[in-house]
Amino acid sequence: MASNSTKTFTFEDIAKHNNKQDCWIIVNGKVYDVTSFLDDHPGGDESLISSTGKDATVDFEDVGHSDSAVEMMHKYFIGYVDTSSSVPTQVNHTQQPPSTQPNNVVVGDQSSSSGGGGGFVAKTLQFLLPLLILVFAFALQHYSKNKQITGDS
Ligand code: HEM
Repeated sequence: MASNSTKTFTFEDIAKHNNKQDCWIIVNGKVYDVTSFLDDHPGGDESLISSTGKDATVDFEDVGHSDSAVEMMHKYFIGYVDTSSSVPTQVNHTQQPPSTQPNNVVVGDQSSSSGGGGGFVAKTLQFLLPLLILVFAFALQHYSKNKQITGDS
């Protein structure tokens, strides 16, 4: 479906096509409608969807796509980006994953439970402490019994 019409789209227009049903990406100033390619993309549909709403040139090149991948792109070309509209190189949904903060808590937990000596000592104590209390109770009982016997005689 390669059309000869060289349409231009404003970034605002392009950014609206940002989901599985309708997915446009920008690479090297060109606009590609990759909706029908989502399921076939070897890099998965999510990498394409997360490349919407921004200039995906750097992402595309970072992957080191083969020449045949570049050839394939022609099939999905639909026009150019209107140069008067500004295109961000980053977009919100790509910034979300690093900002998940609970990681700090998890890292702290992991180092204390499965990590080095501190975790081991805590686990050993957890196991030994009830035993020690039991032994102590028996010893106390034995000691007080003995005292009673010696006291009687
Ligand atoms: C029309 C645009 C695109 C086409 C036709 C395309 C095509 C392909 C093809 C054919 C491959 C297989 C490896 C190769 O031959 O290079 C691939 C892999 C991949 N692509 Fe794309 N791609 C496109 C856009 C993108 C974009 C915008 C991203 C964003 C990051 C992306 C991410 C990936 C990833 C992560 C892989 C997997 C690399 C690997 O596991 O080796 N692709 N793509």
